[in-house]
Parts: sequence; structure tokens; C-alpha cells
Amino acid sequence: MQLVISPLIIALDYADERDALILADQLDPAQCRVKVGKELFTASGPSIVERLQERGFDVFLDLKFHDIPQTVAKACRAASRLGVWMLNVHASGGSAMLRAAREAVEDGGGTRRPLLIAVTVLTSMDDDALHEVGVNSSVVEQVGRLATLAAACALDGLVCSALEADRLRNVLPELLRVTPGIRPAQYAEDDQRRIMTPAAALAAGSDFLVVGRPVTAAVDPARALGQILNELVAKPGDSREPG
Ligand SMILES: O=C(O)c1cc(=O)[nH]c(=O)n1[C@@H]1O[C@H](COP(=O)(O)O)[C@@H](O)[C@H]1O
Repeated sequence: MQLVISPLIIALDYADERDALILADQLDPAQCRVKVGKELFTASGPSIVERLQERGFDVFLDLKFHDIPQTVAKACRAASRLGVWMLNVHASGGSAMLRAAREAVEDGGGTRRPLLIAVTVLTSMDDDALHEVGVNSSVVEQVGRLATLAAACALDGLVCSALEADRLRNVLPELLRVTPGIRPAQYAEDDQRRIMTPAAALAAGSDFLVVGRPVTAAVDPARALGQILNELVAKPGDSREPG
């Protein structure tokens, strides 16, 4: 099997632009997209997005906006002007916020309309963590509820764990499923709670796999990425349940 378009998004979780670009320069834009998150963007500002785009990368700007509708809409418009490929908001911000975000990316004034996706329940959370913040549903129920809300507001996709991808593919096939919490077999869970191996996540219905430390913390990041791509074109492996 040949992967026509790579589903990998590498999370450039670095403290500064220099380290992020050192890693990016070891990667091939034909093999992955890259993600700029809160740490890197706060440290280096929009210039990091430009630097990565100059190198040919599609950029997922992961700032997980969650605020009043007007503030989120303005932030989404500013992100659109950067020409990013994808950006995200928290679905728990509610329908008014999601619709405002959707309208903002539509007329955002960038070179292309970014894909707008909604974070359901963070992959670092399990049922107990949800209960702690007053949500008495299970993770599966809460992901389903927020996914339905995102679909009603015409978002392009969801951030969820691969454990929920199969179910979401069946009930809301129109939404992209972007899944962090990807862990090759034997790799540490770290602060993630809902994890799956790359091949199992793809087989379960993930459209895009967000991978950070398994690549960025590797001695040879390009080799680690190559190994994951090889795993994706080989037979799907076994799924890893939260430990
Ligand atoms: O929106 C995200 O990208 C995200 C959502 C989520 O639920 N869980 C999650 O881990 N992420 C991001 O995905 C990346 C995962 O990194 P690793 O755990 O190092 O693979 C980090 O940059 C997180 O900020």
C-alpha cells in the first residue's frame, strides 16, 4: 500500500524558533505537515509560521482558542491571514463561539481558507479528569456531544483520541478526525491518557495523526518519522488502551 498524502502532523513543541527550525530542516514537507503550538508561538510569534511555510510545510496553528465569540472570531481571522493550513478552537466554547469562528475563517482574508477543527476532550484526560471539572459524562459521551455540536456549526473536523475515531467516522463521517496521543509500541505514555499506535490509529479512522515527542525527542527524528511511515504502510498493529 502507498500513502498518497501523509497523514502525519509533527508537533514542533519547542521553546524557540531556532530549535523548531533545526528539527523542521530534518523533515521533508512531502512526508508530514507541522504543528505550531502555544509554547513555540508565544516564544517566537507569527514569524515561525512564515519560516515553516517558506520551507514548504503546511502549518497547523494549534492555539486552541476558547473565549467569547468576538475575541475568538478576531483571533481566527488573524490566524487565517497567516495562511495556515489548519487551526483549532475548543468545542466547549459553545455554539455561538464555534459559529463566530466558522464565519471568521470564511472571510479571513488569507491566501486560502484554513481548515477549522474543534478540540473535543483533550487526550490527556480520562473519565476521572472530566468528573473533576464537573462533567459527569464519560469521555466517550462528552466527545460525542461536542462532536455533534461542532458538526452543527459546520466545522471541518475534530481533535479527539484515536479511541473515539471509529465511532465518529460512523456517526459524523463529514468531519475530519485529527488524533494526538499517538504512541508507537513500547513508547512512554508521558502525560497522555488516551493513546494508540500509529497504524492502529489510522485503521481506526484517524485522518491525521499528531505526533510530538516520539519524533522530536528521538536521537534521529527523520529516522523515527520514517519508521512511523513504514508502520503506516504495513499491516495495522495492535491498539494500545490507556494504561
Ligand atoms: O490540539 C492538539 O494538537 C492536541 C489536542 C489534544 O487533545 N491532545 C494533544 O496532545 N494535543 C497536542 O498534540 C501534541 C502531542 O504531543 P506528544 O504527546 O508529544 O506526541 C502536543 O503538541 C499537544 O499540545
